[in-house]
Amino acid sequence: MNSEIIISNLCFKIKNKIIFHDLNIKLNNGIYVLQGKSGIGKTTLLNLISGLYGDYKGNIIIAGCNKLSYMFQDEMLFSNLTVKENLFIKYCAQNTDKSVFTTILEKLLYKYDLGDLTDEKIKYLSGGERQRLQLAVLSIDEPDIILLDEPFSKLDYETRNKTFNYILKEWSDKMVIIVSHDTISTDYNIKYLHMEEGKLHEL
Ligand SMILES: Nc1ncnc2c1ncn2[C@@H]1O[C@H](COP(=O)(O)OP(=O)(O)OP(=O)(O)O)[C@@H](O)[C@H]1O
Repeated sequence: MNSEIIISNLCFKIKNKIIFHDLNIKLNNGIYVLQGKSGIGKTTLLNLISGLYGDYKGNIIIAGCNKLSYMFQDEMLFSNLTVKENLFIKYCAQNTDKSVFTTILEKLLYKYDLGDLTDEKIKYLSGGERQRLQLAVLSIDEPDIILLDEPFSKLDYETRNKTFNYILKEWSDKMVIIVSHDTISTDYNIKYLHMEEGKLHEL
């Protein structure tokens, strides 16, 4: 499915602070890395796209998308439960047929290199392992649009590139918007979006 996000004449304020003034952009399937200085409005844009804020002016049109998934900067895992249990909870929220969970679980554990940690509680995982698990949790949704806010923040250079490759392997034919300050080394075609002074430019 080809997804599109069309933002036109977007104006948005938080407590009288202008975050966006007449922002216009059209995004299609592909991997976008959204950059810009701290506090400029990157997370706010993801919040607007995902529908968390309704009080904006202008238009945000999302087309060709059945499911949009959003990985927040703050972790959304159950720390006293295991890797398997976290995946199971997410699976049950979407599916009534539990019989295929084991097959899906095995695939996800393999894909995200979490096989040795199946029965480990989240609180004992490293930052990078938790970020990989969050990506695995998101992929249960089979989303068409994926918003990732700083998914590499706890990772060293090598693990960051490895994690980025998980994202590409899983979602290269979808629309992925990644907020990241990092330079990402890859042979894949990624598009950079730069945010400044309430506007967004594709580089
Ligand atoms: N609920 C809120 N109340 C008051 N100010 C807010 C609120 N949410 C965001 N802001 C402000 O809006 C601006 C944009 O915040 P946002 O989190 O979108 O920036 P960002 O570009 O993602 O920053 P960073 O790279 O540091 O995560 C900031 O100045 C922030 O302080």
